[in-house]
Amino acid sequence: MATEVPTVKIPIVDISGYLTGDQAAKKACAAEVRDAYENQGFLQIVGHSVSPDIQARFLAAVTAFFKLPLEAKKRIAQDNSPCYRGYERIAGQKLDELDDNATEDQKEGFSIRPERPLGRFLAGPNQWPDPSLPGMSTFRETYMEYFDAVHSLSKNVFRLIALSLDLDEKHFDEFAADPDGICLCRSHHYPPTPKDATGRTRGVGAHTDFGALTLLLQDTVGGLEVLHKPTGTWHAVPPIEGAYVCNIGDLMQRWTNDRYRSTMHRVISPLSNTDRYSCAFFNDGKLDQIVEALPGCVPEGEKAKYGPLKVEDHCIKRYQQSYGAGGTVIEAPVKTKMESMITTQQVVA
Ligand SMILES: O=C(O)CCC(=O)C(=O)O
Ligand SMILES: [Fe+2]
Repeated sequence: MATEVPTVKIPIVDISGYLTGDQAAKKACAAEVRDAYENQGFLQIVGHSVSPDIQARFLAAVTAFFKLPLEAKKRIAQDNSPCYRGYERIAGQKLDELDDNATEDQKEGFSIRPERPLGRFLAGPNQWPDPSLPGMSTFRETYMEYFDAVHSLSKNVFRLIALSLDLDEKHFDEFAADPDGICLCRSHHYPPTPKDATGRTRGVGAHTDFGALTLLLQDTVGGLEVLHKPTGTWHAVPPIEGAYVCNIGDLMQRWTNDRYRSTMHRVISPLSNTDRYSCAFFNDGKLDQIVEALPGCVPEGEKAKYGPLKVEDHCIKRYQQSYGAGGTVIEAPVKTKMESMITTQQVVA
């Protein structure tokens, strides 16, 4: 029997009222966040604090970077970094939790994190392109300016999440604002593929993000899709200029005792003549944080589904599971039995 394809709309939440401190707006935003994360696990944020100017300069800088000759990009390859920073080549990862025969992801990436002395997990230096290369003279400054702006937004989104769970607004402050916390700003370039190319669906294979919070800026091309788990159908996350697609990862799902959802998503490669650019900012918080069911997330009379877990242990495990032989990040947890059973029916608009 054919599966009926449901309408799945990703909620758009205007957080400008929240940011100005209006009490009624704060409450209303928190309710929308709760609704989104209890259901589809994704929302889009508008009315935020990241200016269109820095977004535009950042996307221009990223575009110029990916246009550099491959040789120049390979000089700062992530494979050479002890702490997962730098350039990831096209097809450097193969990822699809739902398809054992998946082809390699048709995207290239560039990652930076805050710099800390080598030692602790993920600490170390970034790798930057030579500023004398075309369009690269202010790349580093622009990238860091963007990083700081989105990092700041992520701290406010954690406050909103706290309110949405009826916790003190500052509940996650120490976790989300830890100067040594795990944050990653990874930009992506999805090259166009011919209309008849096999494997065109492989911009990024189906996966869940493994950390706490992701804020994704996408250009206007589109291609990001989320899975509606009950029906196994895929649904577009339509690009909204300047908005942040905002989803939680597996760590947050566990922290909320599965009340909030870490949703599977993927990217379909763009068609001929269209390059797609996006940037994911991950705030996975404080390494020493112990994650165990938050107050209000365990129904009365029930036990928490998971025991305590240190963020550092979770991240080390997931990075180890996620790195292929070439040392490229794959944000994929091990496939669960349930997820293996999902039929992936693509919805064609
Ligand atoms: O580029 C996108 O739209 C999504 C990328 C993504 O899912 C990720 O980096 O985890
Ligand atoms: Fe993702």
